[in-house]
Amino acid sequence: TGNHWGYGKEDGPSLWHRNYPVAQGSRQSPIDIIPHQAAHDHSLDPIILNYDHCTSINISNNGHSVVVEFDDSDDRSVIRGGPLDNPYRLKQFHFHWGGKGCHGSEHTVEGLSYASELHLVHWNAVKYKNFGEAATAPDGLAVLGIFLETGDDHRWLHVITDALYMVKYKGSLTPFKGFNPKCLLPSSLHYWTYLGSLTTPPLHESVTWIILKEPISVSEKQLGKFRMLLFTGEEEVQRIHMENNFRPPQPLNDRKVRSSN
Ligand SMILES: NS(=O)(=O)c1ccc(C(=O)N2CCN(Cc3ccccc3)C2)cc1
Ligand SMILES: [Zn+2]
Repeated sequence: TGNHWGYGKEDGPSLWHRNYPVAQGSRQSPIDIIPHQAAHDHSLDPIILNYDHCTSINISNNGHSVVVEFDDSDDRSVIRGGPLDNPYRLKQFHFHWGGKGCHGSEHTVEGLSYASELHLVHWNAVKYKNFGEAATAPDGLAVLGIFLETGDDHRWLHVITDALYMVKYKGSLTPFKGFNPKCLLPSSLHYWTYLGSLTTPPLHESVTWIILKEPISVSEKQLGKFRMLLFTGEEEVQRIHMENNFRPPQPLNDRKVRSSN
């Protein structure tokens, strides 16, 4: 009904263009990143993450992913530098992942996908008055993408996975305070960057993507806990486990991917 969309056969990424024609636009995301075709741009500054006074508020299941939201009423937690002309305020982070054993990142690197991908979503509060307005502007959003590969247990991810049972059903939300996503960063902040879009409807072409080259390691067990989340609500008869909530790579068209040093 209406603008309902999902990741299944009947409502998945190949059908989103019906309600969201921009799905076939010129700067869609994700993309396949080909490292040796990325231009090394020496004018690209390092990215700077000021998350020290960030304020997480809640964790929720929106029927598409699990989302941790932040208080974005001031510039307490921002990303700046890199390709960005302004500081962008942290609004939320969420994940995309696959099914058991198979991969679930959105961006791929030379055709290879990772087990999962973390998106830290920021908006340009210098130029726009709220997230909604920024989400429709070509320089409105900056999303930091971090690849997750399976390996050792991640020492801090359990803080998130331990809360997932509270948001099993679509539409559930629970307080989630004092979480600083700085603990989810890899050691290197080297990145690729390009101009793209939201990877879910409404697919607005408003995102400056900054994808970190170094993945973080999480265990198969930790990743498995994400799969106990449901796409469906508590009141629904059908229980569909949340997995494979990723959009496949889209045409690069005449875009350039730049690489930091
Ligand atoms: N996967 S991704 O990183 O590209 C990404 C996906 C979704 C979002 C997100 O917060 N929303 C998408 C639209 N949604 C509804 C909305 C709200 C206000 C204005 C317009 C629309 C919110 C942000 C980043
Ligand atoms: Zn995302």
